[in-house]
Amino acid sequence: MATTNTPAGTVTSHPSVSVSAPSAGWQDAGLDNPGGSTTVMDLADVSVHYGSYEAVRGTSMPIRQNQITAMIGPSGCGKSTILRSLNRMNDLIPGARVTGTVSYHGQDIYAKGVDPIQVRRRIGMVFQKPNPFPKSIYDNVAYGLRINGIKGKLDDHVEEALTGAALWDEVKDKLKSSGLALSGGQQQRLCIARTIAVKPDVILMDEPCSALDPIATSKVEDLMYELSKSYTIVIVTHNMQQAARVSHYTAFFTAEVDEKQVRHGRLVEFDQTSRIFTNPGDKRTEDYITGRFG
Ligand SMILES: Nc1ncnc2c1ncn2[C@@H]1O[C@H](COP(=O)(O)OP(=O)(O)OP(=O)(O)O)[C@@H](O)[C@H]1O
Repeated sequence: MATTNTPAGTVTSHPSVSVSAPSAGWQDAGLDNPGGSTTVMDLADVSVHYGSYEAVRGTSMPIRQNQITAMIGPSGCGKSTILRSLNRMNDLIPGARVTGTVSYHGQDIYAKGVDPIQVRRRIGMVFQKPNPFPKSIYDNVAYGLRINGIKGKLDDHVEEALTGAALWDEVKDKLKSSGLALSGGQQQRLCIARTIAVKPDVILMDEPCSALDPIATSKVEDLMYELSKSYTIVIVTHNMQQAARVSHYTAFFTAEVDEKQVRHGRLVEFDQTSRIFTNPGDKRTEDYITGRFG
């Protein structure tokens, strides 16, 4: 059994998954996060259709407060689809339909009368490709504050968000420069600053590091750990090592083929990450994390 020493202790990893030491030692530290056992969001029997095609069926899992939950699994198993169902981003896709219940602090976010804009303000999203607006660094962060009518000193809010995204020191002298002039990793942290500026509760991240080099990836992973002290994070990642490094809980999805040879995404297993990577309960999870499948 491979082990990795971290500042917080020793992380035991699955023999086939080499887990490099996270700079903050999250596996151990994170599970002690206050509020870790509180459920912020809950999926109950959630299925998502695109037109008549059922892309993911029957997903039930909790999202725990101040924890990082990773969604992993082979391409096309519905990770991004489920992620988007958590803040009604699927509403923006013609033909997409969500059934089952997605609740946030006990309230069904798809219930009649719930405003999807308000849902997305509480449950923010960071995308795969950094997508700053063609505006200044300052205005990228101030944008959400202005449209949400957030009062108070804008300068202070912008500084707070950039500091929270570990970007302030790098940009404080060039706030009027274009956000597009930053490096890819800085742009992604700018997008994270834009997301946290409006003080969401939950942050959804869809492959946030896939367009970044290893150093920028490491900075964003460190940032995720810091952010998890104040926010609840759900991340879709193709990178199992990343899931093992950064997350407290992992959901493993796969694609099942039905009798008509149609593929449907299914949640196979949800558990603490340390368990998924050392002692998974389902053979399909073990096959995937050991590289025998997927
Ligand atoms: N907008 C859409 N319209 C129709 N089908 C879609 C749409 N988005 C996704 N799908 C289908 O739904 C299924 C799940 O896709 P999804 O992108 O959620 O999977 P994923 O696990 O995130 O994949 P990847 O890891 O490759 O990003 C796939 O069969 C995909 O082709």
